[in-house]
Amino acid sequence: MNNQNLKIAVTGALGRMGSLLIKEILKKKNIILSLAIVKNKSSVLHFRKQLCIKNKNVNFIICDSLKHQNKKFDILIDFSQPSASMKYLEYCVQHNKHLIIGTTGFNTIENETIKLASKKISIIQSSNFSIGINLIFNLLKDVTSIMSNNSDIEIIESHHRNKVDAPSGTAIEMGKIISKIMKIELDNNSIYHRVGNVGVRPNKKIGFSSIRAGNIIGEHTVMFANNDEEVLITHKAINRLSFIKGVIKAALWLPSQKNGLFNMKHVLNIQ
Ligand SMILES: NC(=O)c1ccc[n+]([C@@H]2O[C@H](COP(=O)([O-])OP(=O)(O)OC[C@H]3O[C@@H](n4cnc5c(N)ncnc54)[C@H](O)[C@@H]3O)[C@@H](O)[C@H]2O)c1
Ligand SMILES: O=C(O)C1=N[C@H](C(=O)O)CCC1
Repeated sequence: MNNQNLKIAVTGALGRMGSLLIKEILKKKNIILSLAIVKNKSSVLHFRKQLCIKNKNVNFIICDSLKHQNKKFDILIDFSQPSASMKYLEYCVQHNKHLIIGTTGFNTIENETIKLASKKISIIQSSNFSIGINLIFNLLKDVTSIMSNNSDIEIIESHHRNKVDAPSGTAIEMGKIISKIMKIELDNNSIYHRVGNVGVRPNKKIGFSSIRAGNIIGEHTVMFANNDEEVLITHKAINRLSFIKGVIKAALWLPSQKNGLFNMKHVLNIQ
């Protein structure tokens, strides 16, 4: 497919990510916004007021259902919520559309369903589209392979008060990367809660802490602490454009791929 005039559908169009993504797509010459998908019809009017009045030249459809919209887009970009994402995944499989999933908070079955769907269509799923976090994902492999032997590992994430899933998708992905290098099962070796007399910290467990406060865009720290030293690896998203730039890169990359499940490591060509 020629990705010069990519036609995009965006779900969660009124959300923090969806609305910013739409604004950025509208500035691009080689990407066309075809559909803005909102949760229900009642918000369509609100959407028109919010976006179209300021931007009179826009020429896209605002809808709350993909019925009859099949021909109008090449890639669906999803920043909504897991149950909605599963519905859009099914649509993309049925209509052979590329899919980019930014939504987080999927359970094991939903993640398996996404994996299965990627046998039929090409999907990019990423818990965090920022370039910096994806570099850190790689760095974590090296640090873990050297330090996990004698260090306690803690993952600390902070986000805005409206974020509904915890730990963040990024924190979970960091845990998966670390546990894979440590050759341990993440599910049986993570600590999510500490309250009361919890006893001495066990070895070889990965701790998670989630802070929800104010308007924090997204901060992640991985701490490796032993008796002699502490290594802290931190990423702070200063604004949501850090994610959106990665999403747009991913959208331009995806159409040339065959079916499969990809992430930002593939898009950025980092091993
Ligand atoms: N991967 C990343 O880089 C990244 C970055 C930021 C946020 N996120 C994730 O993206 C998701 C959305 O984040 P947000 O901050 O934009 O949330 P938000 O609550 O501001 O936006 C979500 C929007 O989805 C809409 N929605 C719900 N069901 C829908 C449906 N069936 N059809 C269409 N729209 C529907 C909601 O009405 C809402 O407007 C979250 O899961 C978040 O964790 C991922
Ligand atoms: O704002 C959010 O919600 C974010 N969610 C992602 C996650 O769960 O890791 C990435 C950062 C922003």
